Amino acid sequence: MDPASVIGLAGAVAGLADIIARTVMTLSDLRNAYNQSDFKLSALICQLSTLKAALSHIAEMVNTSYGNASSPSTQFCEDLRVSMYGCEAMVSALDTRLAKFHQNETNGLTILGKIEVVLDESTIDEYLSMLNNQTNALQLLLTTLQCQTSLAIDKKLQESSSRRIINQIRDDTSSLVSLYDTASLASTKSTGAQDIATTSPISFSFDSEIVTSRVYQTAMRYQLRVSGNDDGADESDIASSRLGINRRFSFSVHSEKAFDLEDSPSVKPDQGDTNTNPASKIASYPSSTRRETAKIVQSTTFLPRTERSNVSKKILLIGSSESGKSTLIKSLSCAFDPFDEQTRQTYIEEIIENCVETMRLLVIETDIDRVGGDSGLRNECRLLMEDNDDRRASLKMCEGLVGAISSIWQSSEMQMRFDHRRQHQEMYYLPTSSEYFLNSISRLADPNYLPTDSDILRSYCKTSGVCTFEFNSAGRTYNFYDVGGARSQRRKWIELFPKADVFMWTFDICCSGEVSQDHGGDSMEEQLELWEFVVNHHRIDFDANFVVIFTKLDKLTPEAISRLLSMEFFRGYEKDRTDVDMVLDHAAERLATVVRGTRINVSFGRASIATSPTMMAEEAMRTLEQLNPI
Ligand SMILES: Nc1nc2c(ncn2[C@@H]2O[C@H](COP(=O)(O)OP(=O)(O)OP(=O)(O)O)[C@@H](O)[C@H]2O)c(=O)[nH]1
Ligand SMILES: [Mg+2]
Repeated sequence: MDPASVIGLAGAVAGLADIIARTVMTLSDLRNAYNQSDFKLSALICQLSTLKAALSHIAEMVNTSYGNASSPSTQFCEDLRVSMYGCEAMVSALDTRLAKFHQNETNGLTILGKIEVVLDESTIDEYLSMLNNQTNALQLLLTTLQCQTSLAIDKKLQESSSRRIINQIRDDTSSLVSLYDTASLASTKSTGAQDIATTSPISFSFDSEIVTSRVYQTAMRYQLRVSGNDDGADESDIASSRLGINRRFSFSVHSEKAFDLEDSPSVKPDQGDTNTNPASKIASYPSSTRRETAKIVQSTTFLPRTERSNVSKKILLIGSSESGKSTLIKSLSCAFDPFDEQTRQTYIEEIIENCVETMRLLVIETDIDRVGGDSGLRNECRLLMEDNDDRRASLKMCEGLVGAISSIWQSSEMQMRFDHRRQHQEMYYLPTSSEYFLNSISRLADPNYLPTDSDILRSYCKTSGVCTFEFNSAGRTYNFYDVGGARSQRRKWIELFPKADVFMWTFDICCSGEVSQDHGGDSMEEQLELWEFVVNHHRIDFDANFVVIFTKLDKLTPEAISRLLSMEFFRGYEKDRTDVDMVLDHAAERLATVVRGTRINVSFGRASIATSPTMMAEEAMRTLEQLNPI
């Protein structure tokens, strides 16, 4: 990191702390002016003050550590930027709401009553939870600054527990920007780092009290234990953190074209965008899904636009995370207009990311010391774990990394452990296409590598925000809304319920016995709970149309069928277990039993990546078009 950037970053952090200080002052003034103590408001003030103190502390430490061996690393700066962006989004949203309060002063409500209108209880709770996550992230960053070298800082930040904390704030910001106060964000962001840095510092007398307080110190110590000191790390925390893949998305809210989804809030593209990556300029579905899209994006259709019919249907694509929603859209996209070279190129980074992160997860889960120690793979394991963004930015796997991944993957020790996992259903999370990509490692490493259709369909990037895809078929225009299925994303489903004509549910038929990345429990149990919750949700029309698409049929092996049928929910199947059609009919019947609304229309279909994208798309569309009456 060059000196100017580090100093600029420290200045921007300090500036952000000042902006937060102003919000705290506004809130405090409001509270004090009416001499009322609202608990939630006080909690908000307190949480913001803690955040501000953490930011000031970080600015100070970045300044003093610059030039030392532990001067901030690239990973540190990137994570700090993610955190700052999240803080800005929150403060900006709060500011906008408080500004509304000033404008409405004549409406006869008490000041506190007005605050409640502007910031209702559940919103305050959400802010409190997001602020808490931000504080955790900043404490993590502060903790890493205690490391001796910048390499050690990077290592700490790349641990899965650290990634989980940073990914959480990315998700929070993404949700915030997608659904709330998005317009205000652009205006706050227009304050450049330089401007922020030169604003007069606002500090509170209680800042130092917070930094030296027991709560703050305890939280710091906790972070030190979890992230800064492996020996003292809390086992349960590590165990749960292992369930989360350690992803690094290029967090970008600027790269795609924003639009208004009817009455949903839109996001203004940032004028200051300096992203020159051509891939990011393509307003196409595949490129937009591969980023943590912190806004609602519209894709241009890939399909040849025949004459637009005036019958237009909105299809809300939902289902648990990794159940195949985006894959279905990719298959539709590819079936009607094959991916061109430029589009294929944009997937390379994501595919490499999938491959590297899968291997990291495997090394952690299978115990790095034993794999590294017994089979002489210690160096390879170290190389893999130390790999950082810079090396992957070139979009090519460097030779050492490729060698490391294939040596570890092909080692008898790893193969034995992988088979053992499969046979004994060991409970740890691995992405769906792990084996596919690890077996293709040498092909992916080819300098001329261009992803195939199958590679594109197999790659995974958690969807965040709402991605749309439109096409015309059988005289109708279908607008698909693909919303992420991860827990943090599901709140957006409810916002979109009233807009949907059809709910298309991707149901992963063979995830029983697998670990949910979000939940930590059995993926099928989570999926069933979710299905029952949504299909009976009070915001779903009493005569709503549901299309359930059973996905991942290619993984429905005899073992997967017996795992499925041994579940309480699917018990009672007496017919031929080798007959997939009958098994699916049974699953459909069982799913239909939990639908309480008698006029809710549910139809069932299937899709599998193992067929061609065209067949996959046709199956899904056939089921949709059979739905009567849409
Ligand atoms: N083997 C197999 N894998 C599939 C199938 N459908 C999807 N997948 C894989 O499952 C993974 C997740 O698929 P996505 O479509 O991205 O999942 P999603 O439901 O959009 O997930 P979120 O965006 O997190 O909600 C990807 O690696 C896909 O390639 C299938 O039919 N068979
Ligand atoms: Mg998705």
